[in-house]
Amino acid sequence: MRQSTVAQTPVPAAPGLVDMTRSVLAMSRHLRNQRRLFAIVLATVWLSLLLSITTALLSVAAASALAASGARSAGHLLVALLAGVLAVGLVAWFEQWFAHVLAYRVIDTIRLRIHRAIARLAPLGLARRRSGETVSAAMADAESLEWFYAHTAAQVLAGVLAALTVSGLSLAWLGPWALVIPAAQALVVLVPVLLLPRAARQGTMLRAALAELSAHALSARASARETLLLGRLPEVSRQASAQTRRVQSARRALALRTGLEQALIEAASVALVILALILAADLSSRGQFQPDLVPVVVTLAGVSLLPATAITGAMSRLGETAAAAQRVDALIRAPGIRPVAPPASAASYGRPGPDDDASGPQRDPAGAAQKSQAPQDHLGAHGLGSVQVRDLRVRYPDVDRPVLDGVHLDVEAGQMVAVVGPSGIGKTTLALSLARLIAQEKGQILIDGVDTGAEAPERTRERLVLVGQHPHVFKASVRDNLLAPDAPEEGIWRALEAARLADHVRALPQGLDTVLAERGAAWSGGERQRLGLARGLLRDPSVLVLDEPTAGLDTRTEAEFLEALIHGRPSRTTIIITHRRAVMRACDAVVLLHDGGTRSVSEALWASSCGQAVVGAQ
Ligand SMILES: Nc1ncnc2c1ncn2[C@@H]1O[C@H](COP(=O)(O)OP(=O)(O)OP(=O)(O)O)[C@@H](O)[C@H]1O
Repeated sequence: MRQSTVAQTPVPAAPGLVDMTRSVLAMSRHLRNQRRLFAIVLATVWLSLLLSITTALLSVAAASALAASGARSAGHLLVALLAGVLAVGLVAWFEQWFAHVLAYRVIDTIRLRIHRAIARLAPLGLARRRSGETVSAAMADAESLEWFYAHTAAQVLAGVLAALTVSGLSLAWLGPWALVIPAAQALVVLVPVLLLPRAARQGTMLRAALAELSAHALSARASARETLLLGRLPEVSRQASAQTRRVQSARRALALRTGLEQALIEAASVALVILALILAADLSSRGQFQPDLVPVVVTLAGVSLLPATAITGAMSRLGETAAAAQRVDALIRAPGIRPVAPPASAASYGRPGPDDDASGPQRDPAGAAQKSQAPQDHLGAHGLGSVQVRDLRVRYPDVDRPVLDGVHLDVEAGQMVAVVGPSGIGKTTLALSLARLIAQEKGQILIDGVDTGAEAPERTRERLVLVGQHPHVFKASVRDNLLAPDAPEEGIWRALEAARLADHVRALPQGLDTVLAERGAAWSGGERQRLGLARGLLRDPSVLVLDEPTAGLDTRTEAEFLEALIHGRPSRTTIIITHRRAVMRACDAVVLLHDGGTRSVSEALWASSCGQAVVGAQ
């Protein structure tokens, strides 16, 4: 049989009762700020259960009184019954109101944390998770948790409290005979407890199947072109139906179990009512019980199971909730890269040490010296822009060997430096570290002498902007796609000119207000790349890091772009990751990132391009 090309995520082992409780409690830690609202929901649910039971009993008592002695003597009971009905309605309304407020807050908190986790994991490629799984966690799992914490957990606790209250009051009123009530309640709750391992298995299967379905849908959308080109459409459709069948079969198993639970609970309820009727009738025939109380006792037997039914309803979803809680908690707590310990004094890193020059540029090109002495009004909005990297080590999680180790780099303010090196050596990783998208395990990165590790990443990103290899295009206007809502019109056009995109935008039907297709489907790779460049230029940072910015440009456009980059703002520091000779030639220095210690670049291929030798290596 042929193997599928799409890897299936293995279904995790179903959690036991202890694991389930641990997952649910772990998740509730993220929701601590909602404790007060949870207490209000708990109180309203408890009150609602007790009021329902009391009203049911009142209605039986009122009916008995009406039958026995007419409306006059039953008047006060009828008034109490009316008040009870109104109170039940009012409390139910409050309960729904507060539960929904809690639900919105719970889902908000969980989604916010998931989005933060995704943002943290994005530079690690979501730490090997499939995009669809994270989408599923953010949507389906978050909703399952919202349902549990806002509409179920309070019901369980209130059910337990109400069951204890009813049992206590019945014991006080009816004596030891009333022990049958807690016994029946325990029996009803026992059904889902016994079926809990099965519920856990089914919940885990269903959550995994739903995540797989969502991952498959996203992956099919992303690979649609390759699928068509390589004739894989039937295979992808087969996979989609297999995933759908898996979800349906998980749902069917779950529905069968909950159906069984319901049937057993119904049977237990009917059995309790019959038992109460037989007992009460027997006792009253022997003169040990008032005959007119028989209907009240029978009704009490029936309604006393209301709290237990609320508990079982929640427990039957515990397996699914625990599975969702486990997945979301694992995502929220997924490890990023271990950050370096904050320095004792950030300023002390600002002074270059005696050896600093050894790893820095071998010569200071005249152009660069000129640029670094540019007048103040040419400086970036956030400073001069010198960059120093000291003994940098970066390691991806679950990878033994660091990608970068012992990397040194000195870029003077206003320099334009090319970073070159073999594919996979860590150039993009270096760029991600500079932009604080991943934290280093060791070493420092200084901008204008300030250790970036000692400041908020947002502060670093005000001074240093990274333009990645594949800029994302939103389904929004060109203007909105520049992601700078406050930028003035002339600034936007300047950035578009510099990125060599202005003519293309002018030719669009609505110019800047033309709405682009999702992911820039109607734009070429080079146009999308230039849009990314325009975004970076528009921010006017003192340091601009470009990851292969000209990879999608033709030779002429590349030359124009480099010209604009050099003369557009001469004081800006620019670090360009590149494999292109034309870019290297335009730079003041070339830094070779390689794996074998220091080696003069002048001996390597790049020497012929620009005759400069700067080495930053492991
Ligand atoms: N999230 C990640 N988890 C584990 N390893 C990763 C991750 N991202 C990148 N790597 C590995 O780190 C190494 C450096 O990757 P990087 O993208 O920095 O290389 P590069 O020099 O920019 O390559 P290229 O020139 O091909 O773009 C590669 O071996 C890559 O497989």
